[in-house]
Amino acid sequence: MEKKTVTTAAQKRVALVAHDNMKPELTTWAVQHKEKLIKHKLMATGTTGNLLQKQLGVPVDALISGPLGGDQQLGGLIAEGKIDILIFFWDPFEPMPHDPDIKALLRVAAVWNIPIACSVSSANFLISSPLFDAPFEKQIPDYETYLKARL
Ligand SMILES: O=C(CO)COP(=O)(O)O
Repeated sequence: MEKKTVTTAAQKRVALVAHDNMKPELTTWAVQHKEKLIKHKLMATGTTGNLLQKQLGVPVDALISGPLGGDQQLGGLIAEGKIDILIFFWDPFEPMPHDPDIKALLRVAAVWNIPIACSVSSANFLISSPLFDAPFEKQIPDYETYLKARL
């Protein structure tokens, strides 16, 4: 796959998602890092987003709830280049009815080279990186070249 370099802006579009058993961990983490997080654009799957909005007292763009299509919405936004960071505390102990959607979200995030954190410690690494608040360059698939080669 041909790649191209793009610059992610200093202000990030951060997607936050947590499965039900992980919601307390995510909301606690988000409250701890509120000052840093609120400088960025926050979005989330439906229930996570509404909980975070309540806890943080700032607007969080809440999509549809995950099992009803929210993971797929996030995946679509990532493919369109509209999400810069994914914080996704998925539950390693519970099978989910929408497991294919979860896998698809994580896959598409890898395809588009989005920084992903799936636990408190990895989220701490991400948020303490100087790149969290600064522009950074990354390689993504070069879709124009990909398409040209196939036509
Ligand atoms: O199920 C989810 C992610 O897979 C999260 O959805 P909610 O934020 O609506 O609970």
